Amino acid sequence: MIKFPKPTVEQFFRSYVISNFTVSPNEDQLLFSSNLNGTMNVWAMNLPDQYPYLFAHQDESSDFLKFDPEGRYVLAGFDRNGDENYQIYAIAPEGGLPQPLVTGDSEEKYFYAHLSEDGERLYYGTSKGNPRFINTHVRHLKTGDDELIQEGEQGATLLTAVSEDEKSFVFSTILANTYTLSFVKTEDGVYDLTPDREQVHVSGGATFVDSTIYFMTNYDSEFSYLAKFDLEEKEFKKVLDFEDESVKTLKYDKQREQFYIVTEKGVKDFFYRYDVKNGTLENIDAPVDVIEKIQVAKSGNVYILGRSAVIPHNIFKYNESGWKQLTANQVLGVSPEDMVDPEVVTYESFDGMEIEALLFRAKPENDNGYTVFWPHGGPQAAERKFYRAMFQCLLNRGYTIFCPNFRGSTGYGSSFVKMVEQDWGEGPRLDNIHAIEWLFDQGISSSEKLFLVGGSYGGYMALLLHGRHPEYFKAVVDIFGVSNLFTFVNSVPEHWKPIMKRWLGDPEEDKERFEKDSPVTYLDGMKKPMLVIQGAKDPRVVKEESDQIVDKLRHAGRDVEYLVLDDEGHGFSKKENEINVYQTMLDFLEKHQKVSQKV
Ligand SMILES: CC(=O)N[C@@H](C)C(=O)N[C@@H](C)C(=O)N[C@@H](C)C(=O)O
Repeated sequence: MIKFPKPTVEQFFRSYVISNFTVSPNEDQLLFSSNLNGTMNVWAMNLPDQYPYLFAHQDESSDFLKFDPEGRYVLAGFDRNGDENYQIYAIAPEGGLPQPLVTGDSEEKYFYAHLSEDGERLYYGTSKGNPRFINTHVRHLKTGDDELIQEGEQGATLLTAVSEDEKSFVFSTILANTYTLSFVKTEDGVYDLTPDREQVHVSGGATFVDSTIYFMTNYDSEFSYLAKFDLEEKEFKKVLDFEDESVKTLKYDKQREQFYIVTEKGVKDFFYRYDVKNGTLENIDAPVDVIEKIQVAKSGNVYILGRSAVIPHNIFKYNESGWKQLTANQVLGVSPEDMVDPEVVTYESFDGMEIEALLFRAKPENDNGYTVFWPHGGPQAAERKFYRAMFQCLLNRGYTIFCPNFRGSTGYGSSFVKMVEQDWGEGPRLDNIHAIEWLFDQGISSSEKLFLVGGSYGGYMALLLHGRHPEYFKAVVDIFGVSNLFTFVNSVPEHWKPIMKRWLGDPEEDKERFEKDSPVTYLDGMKKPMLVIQGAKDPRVVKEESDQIVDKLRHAGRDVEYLVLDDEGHGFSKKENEINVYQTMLDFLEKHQKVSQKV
């Protein structure tokens, strides 16, 4: 019979993302944002048929999609070339070219918050007039009138829920990733949803259920749970906790008085249904390990967007008959069995703390003997069981990959997340060093066989490890990594500035630590070959972070390749750019496999 070759890396280049979705009120149309035609656009499927067609053409990433409940328009947010200055557009119900609706100067941001039940009032947040703390407005879509309803203060303040009569509003003020206060503004006053605003905790995801606000918080707890605030009694109560799982998403089914709840624990999510009336909780087996978005339709059907390590983004529908996969997003000619599902391992760090990690072992028939060490970005995020085309490309070429969830990672409790705050370069770095030594002890890798690759905070960690511990690595790839804490702290988006002190520190008060933890301090150590990759429009880690390290290293005569993508931000959304990045990285690693260098 005809024999087909085993999958090649080029097949993984042709996998696509779905970044968000919305389902029409009568569930006859599914819209989703995807780079199916090479750039991010809005695609549609007329349900229950399965054929996707281009719905709206903008060639830009979208941060939200929302159907008008009356079917007269669709709302979408688009930025420009990854600058994350999202602005709000309207799209005709039959699709077409998005029309600017709530937009302004290219530097301004407009965040969708809420659409009234009759589709006539659009609530949104904007950097206009208050770039640091964000103002909230309501736009009357019939008349075009626009009202300011809340001026943010202390931290970026975002509208998170609106009561049905549109007289009460819940806002969340972000003081840090680990410190977010939610309050409700009613006709008779303003009330915090949690009892003590001085206690550092997070709260969010509010939903009005008559005169009760349900929300998630980790107030007085390591893990986020379901809580409620009674608007009449002005009383806070814990409703339901999930032990060592943290609630990350809440969606209410008003007709059946049930909550759909996603929790996270380490590298995986869990899915539940909670019946408010009788207090019963049911675990629902999900078809993916990580759930990124949920929508509950009036019919009770639940739609989720998610992915697993060997399943790219897909949208699924759930009801009493079980799960149905709606999208058929797959890797070109590659089944999940042909990919590598990671093992979850633990190792002990310098202070005895147990650290969880993902180990993707290259299949024996592909194994090239080399390992890629991957510190994740964030840093208050985690490497989880989600599909990454880059990982499966590396695995296909024979690299094993190791991803530690060092201190500061999410999914392991609030004390663990806080451990990276004002300590970007010591504890987490030592966790990474202990991970590497564990890899060597286990015989999985050695300093002759180890590459270091990281993006964003992971790029920062790659630079820092390179500068301070070059003896462990053959070569290093830094993808939009922070190179200098003094310049980074002042170059972040304006609405992050209130977070910076707790997150990273103060450049004057913490001058010594900033110096000690800035990769640029360790240029002398950075002697291994390096590839630096950067999006020119990156608003989070700006190009100057990569420019300065590249310039300094080149000046010192080091071997540094530099790839700049002019039309990308903090990530690579355009297929041709993504392929360029993966190919450059694979070529770089291959080139440096055989070469031996001395430190
Ligand atoms: C609430 C908020 O926006 N927090 C930011 C300070 C934040 O934590 N951002 C990270 C997700 C982020 O983008 N970090 C960069 C440095 C990275 O990707 O590592």
